[in-house]
Amino acid sequence: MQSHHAIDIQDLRKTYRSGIFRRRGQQALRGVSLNVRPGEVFGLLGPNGAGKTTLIKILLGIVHKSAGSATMLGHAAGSQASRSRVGYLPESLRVAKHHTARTALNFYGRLSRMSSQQIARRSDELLDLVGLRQRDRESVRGFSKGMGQRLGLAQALLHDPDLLILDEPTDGLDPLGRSQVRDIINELKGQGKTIFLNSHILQEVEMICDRFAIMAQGELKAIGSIDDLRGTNGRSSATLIVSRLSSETVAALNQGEAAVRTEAIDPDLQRLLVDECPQSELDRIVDLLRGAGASIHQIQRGSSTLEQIFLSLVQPQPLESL
Ligand SMILES: Nc1ncnc2c1ncn2[C@@H]1O[C@H](COP(=O)(O)OP(=O)(O)OP(=O)(O)O)[C@@H](O)[C@H]1O
Repeated sequence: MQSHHAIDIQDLRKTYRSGIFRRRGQQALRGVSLNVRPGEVFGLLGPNGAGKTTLIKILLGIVHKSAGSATMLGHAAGSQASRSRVGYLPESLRVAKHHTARTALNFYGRLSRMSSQQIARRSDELLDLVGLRQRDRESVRGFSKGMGQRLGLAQALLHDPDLLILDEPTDGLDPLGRSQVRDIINELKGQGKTIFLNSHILQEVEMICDRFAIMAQGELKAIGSIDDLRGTNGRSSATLIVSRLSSETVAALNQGEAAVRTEAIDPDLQRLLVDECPQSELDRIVDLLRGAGASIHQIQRGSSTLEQIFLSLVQPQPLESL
């Protein structure tokens, strides 16, 4: 049966084999299941080594899966049928320096076996979309990183794909460049395209994406919209205004799951900033404060940002394991 999802991944596993007789194995994906709905902007997040690139490479047919299934637009990932309707922006697209934006699109269009007329028509539309029409005959040698990234987006869109896979689309761009790429992504969403992107810039992703998957160590830790993610684990951050605490009480506060920072307000009052944590941890903090005889003047629960949710789900890894 064909999947109605734009991307459908079920129990996907990948072990990279190396060494003599390929005995050594690195498990990059340990049974990941997720789906991307048609027309949504979906963000794949995770720390270094989480398995994001491996997942994208399996979708594009660059790496073979060890087990599980992955389809794009109803076709097996990596098949010719799936790739013909998918556009891909690699992390750093290297356009040969002798090109202009227009000759580069001509080059990529020919690679996709488009006719000269098709290329010319699409190039006009896309150069308009990415704001390079006025500079289409300048050498890419003089392009800023943002212009290069926008040309990369035009390249990925040349054959009018339904699904776009963008690897770190705003990485290395200044705030203006990021906002331009964001506008283009919104415009593409408005055209009904499905966008699957991978990024480390969480504030950026929170602004662009409808839903997110958070991965770590080859596993899916959470999936959903920001509200789903806030609700799933019933977690939130909190700010408390309390009477001045002894150093022993502050040390005891930090014995639990949440990191607690203190800021002096005046000689009698302190602000406690409690990082993203479950309700049970907030209860422990309040009980501990009461037990220590502190007065609690105010408690304010914060809605967690994507970054706070991410940090609460992803445990720090020793550097040598990355
Ligand atoms: N070709 C390979 N051979 C062996 N191990 C690999 C190979 N490619 C990736 N790995 C390992 O697989 C795991 C997942 O790597 P992957 O590149 O997919 O993670 P990532 O989430 O994309 O990380 P980053 O954000 O740093 O790009 C890592 O432990 C990595 O060392």
